[in-house]
Amino acid sequence: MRLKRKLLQIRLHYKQPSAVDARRDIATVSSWLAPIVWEGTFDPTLIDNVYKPKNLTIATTVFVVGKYMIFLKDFLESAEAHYFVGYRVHYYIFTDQPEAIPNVKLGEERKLIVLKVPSSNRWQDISMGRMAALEKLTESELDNKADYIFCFDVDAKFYARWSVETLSHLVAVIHPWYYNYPREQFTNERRPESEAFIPADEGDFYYAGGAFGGTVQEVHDLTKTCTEKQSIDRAKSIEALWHDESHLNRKHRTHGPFLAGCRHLSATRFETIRKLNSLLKEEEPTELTKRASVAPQKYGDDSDCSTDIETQSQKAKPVSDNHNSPIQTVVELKQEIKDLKEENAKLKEIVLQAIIDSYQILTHQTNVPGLLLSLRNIIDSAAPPKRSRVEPTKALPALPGSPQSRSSSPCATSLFLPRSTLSSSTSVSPSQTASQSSKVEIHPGTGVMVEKLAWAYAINANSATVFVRHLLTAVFPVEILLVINLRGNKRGGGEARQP
Ligand SMILES: CC(=O)N[C@H]1[C@@H](OP(=O)(O)OP(=O)(O)OC[C@H]2O[C@@H](n3ccc(=O)[nH]c3=O)[C@H](O)[C@@H]2O)O[C@H](CO)[C@H](O)[C@@H]1O
Ligand SMILES: [Mn+2]
Repeated sequence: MRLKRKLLQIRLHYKQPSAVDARRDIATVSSWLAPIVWEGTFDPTLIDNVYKPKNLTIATTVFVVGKYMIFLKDFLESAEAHYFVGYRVHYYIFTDQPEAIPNVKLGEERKLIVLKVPSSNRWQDISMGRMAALEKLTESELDNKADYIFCFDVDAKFYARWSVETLSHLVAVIHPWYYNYPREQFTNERRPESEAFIPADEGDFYYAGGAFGGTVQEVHDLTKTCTEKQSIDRAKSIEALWHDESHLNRKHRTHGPFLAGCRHLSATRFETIRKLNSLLKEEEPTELTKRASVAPQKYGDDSDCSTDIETQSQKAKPVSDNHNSPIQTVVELKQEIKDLKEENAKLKEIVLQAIIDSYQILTHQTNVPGLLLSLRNIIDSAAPPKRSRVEPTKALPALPGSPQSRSSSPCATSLFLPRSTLSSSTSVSPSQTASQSSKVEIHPGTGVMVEKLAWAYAINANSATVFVRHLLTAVFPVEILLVINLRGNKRGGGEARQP
């Protein structure tokens, strides 16, 4: 009787698996027969029972360089709550600040190993540098010390179970932004010169650079290849569009049987943090160079999360009538921003120089027609330039993570004068009152003075025309402005009325 009760206690209770009643809204196996792990495709109790006796050690790596230290606490705490709970986990923290590692209480048989890495000026180098460091780690350190290894971005959090159901010799995570995109819209590297090149009509899934894993041996091979390919590119002065992620995707491309048996999993339980790229990567026009991170979802329970992912992905989808691929758009927009910045700098110089010249003519009263002509030129130079590559009328596609407002004409910003590049000492807010009206010099050493308030209005102008108009009215007497017909100017080939 006692024995029977004992037997009953150790008997495993789980739902009968069904050979026919599978989820039909998603593929659970790839075309080369690799399982795709989603909610509902495995039984946690059953699978734990299979793996528990194996006494596995899971190495887990994360890089934390510079400002990214702010993410580590959440990453570790969420991993302690959801990631391989009850299994042996060794975290390898690669950091430039070992002293700043937060104190997080770890479960039994779980420990942190801290490895010092140099900091770097470019985040791209930090991200890509992970491949070489992982190649080294998997070569020596982990020999016989771990069975599997997973490598994560630190700006990520676990929201629900991530455990043995993800184990396989090579594991890739389908990027949540792109899980149902046509392959030509994947953000793969499209330049054939790069080792990461994948043509638009190739590629199976688009994989995230922020989570991958497998056996120590497989991850060693993977990271070794990526390191090699990255350095070949570097020697050719080419950097793949999404850096290590591009090389990872290239390596995972199904050519031959090497991926057979690889396990892919959807990122339903693991999300990257919505982070302020602008703070972390100051140099970048981040909305264009980085996809916005995927927002945390409500993964508090074990329920099916596919709908959430779908909604999220729908939001990210480019406008349907657009034929530009995201990759083309990123490249075009990067160039566009660079052009605009250069153009703005030039325009600023032209406008200021022209105003200064005109002012000098005026003060010497020598050449009135010349003055008027140069005023006319000032106004024309502020006209939005005609752009050839991106037509202002064409709506730009909404990039995943980029604000819809990007679709407005880039010309609207064609004269943007960063205050700091003008004279910072003269930077005042328009809210200042006229009573404080001491004058300021519009450019050091020129002697061209304007009222502080007028200057403040000018530099706060949101368009080229308004900027010029504020400045002209501040510098020149109204009679002169009337003669050049400041208000009657026509755009787009409208001839300036000659004096
Ligand atoms: C979720 C996901 O798939 N993310 C990938 C994506 O952009 P992400 O925007 O997610 O890249 P990211 O800014 O998170 O950088 C990747 C990782 O490098 C580390 N880091 C980076 C910068 C820094 O100053 N300090 C630091 O420690 C950190 O672990 C970070 O998580 O594309 C990158 C390459 O462009 C990488 O492939 C990322 O893995
Ligand atoms: Mn990230």
